[in-house]
Amino acid sequence: MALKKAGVLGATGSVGQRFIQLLNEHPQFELAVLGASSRSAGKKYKDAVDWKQTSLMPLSAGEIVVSECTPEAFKDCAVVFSGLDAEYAGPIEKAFKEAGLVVISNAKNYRRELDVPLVVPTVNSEHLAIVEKKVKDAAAAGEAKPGYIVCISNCSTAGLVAPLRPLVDKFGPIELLTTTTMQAISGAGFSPGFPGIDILDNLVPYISGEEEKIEWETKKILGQLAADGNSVQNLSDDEIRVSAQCNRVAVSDGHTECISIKFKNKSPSIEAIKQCLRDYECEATTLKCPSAPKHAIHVLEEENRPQPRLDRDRDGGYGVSVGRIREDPVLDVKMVVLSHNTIIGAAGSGVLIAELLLAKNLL
Ligand SMILES: NC(=O)C1=CN([C@@H]2O[C@H](COP(=O)(O)OP(=O)(O)OC[C@H]3O[C@@H](n4cnc5c(N)ncnc54)[C@H](OP(=O)(O)O)[C@@H]3O)[C@@H](O)[C@H]2O)C=CC1
Ligand SMILES: N[C@@H](CC(=O)OP(=O)(O)O)C(=O)O
Repeated sequence: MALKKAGVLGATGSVGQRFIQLLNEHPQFELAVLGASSRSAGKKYKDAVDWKQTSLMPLSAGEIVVSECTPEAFKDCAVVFSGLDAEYAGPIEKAFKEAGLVVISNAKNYRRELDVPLVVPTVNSEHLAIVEKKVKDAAAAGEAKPGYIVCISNCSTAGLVAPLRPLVDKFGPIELLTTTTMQAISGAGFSPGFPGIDILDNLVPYISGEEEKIEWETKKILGQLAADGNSVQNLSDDEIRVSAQCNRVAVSDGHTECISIKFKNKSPSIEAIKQCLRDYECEATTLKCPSAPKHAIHVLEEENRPQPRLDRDRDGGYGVSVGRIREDPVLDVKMVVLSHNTIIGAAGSGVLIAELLLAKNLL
């Protein structure tokens, strides 16, 4: 199969660099166009970027001349991944969609739009039916394939919902949910980047807007498709109450969350919960998408795991680790969840969504 051309917006940033790493030698996509601000446009990528990944920059990407973020520059791309600063993502992504391009975005700007799926690909890939319907409706009306946006969730939300989805499917609704996060500094981006002096020998118990995003996005991701297939019916505040507390910690990559859950129905046993998480297989794995994790969830039994440095790269960063699953004396059960914030929490989710769209004939 011929490779599909892919573009990356915000290519010089924390998420953009991860996209470039994950798309290097990808079996389905070829990195064709890179975009960033006018500070970077016109320079070779290797001269524009301050590369901070622990693997070397792919040589071919380094030679690409960075473009301005205009639809014209990306017109030959089958898919455009966005790692744009949210301050600028809104109008740029809208212009791309209106030009007929497919945008998979990490930015928060369109996550709450009714007709935009908010997708963690190992959790709620069925929400992509919203864009499938747009494409089919346009074909039925004899119109050109429409542009559309798919949003990736907030990175902490991605880790949180990973174990919730199989638990809700098997044991019914979750009524109450609390999470306390310990988030890596790569989550704060690279321009300018989280100051070392603020995080060394320290912890910062505040991340702007993060708690509200987790509390809201969880309700959309765990919601059902509406009957007309055009949107998602978010869970209501009566159906699930979510409380998040967010902290920045001195970790490079990998968000850790201590979560507690109360089920609406009688609580299942700890062993039943572990088995349910071990048995879970996501659609991307069933469809054999190239980046799909063998196990979307890894249940760890060691009493001191998961740990970010030791566990974030399970299944290439696409797998989420869940450990310390035990009874909660206040709610029903508590556990520790670890997810790679720039892979399953950002760029990796983008790549896996594109693989799903391709498998569903939507690119
Ligand atoms: N880091 C993470 O773990 C996660 C991040 N996100 C979201 O992903 C997006 C990217 O985050 P992150 O990579 O951390 O951010 P960075 O600050 O590291 O990167 C921002 C990117 O946006 C580009 N940019 C800035 N201003 C403009 C402009 N005016 N026009 C075009 N491009 C511009 C920058 O280019 P230049 O170098 O030229 O300035 C850079 O490529 C954000 O919306 C963020 O909220 C979502 C989930 C997780
Ligand atoms: N706020 C996250 C990263 C991020 O940018 O998330 P969002 O795309 O939801 O703003 C973090 O600090 O780790």
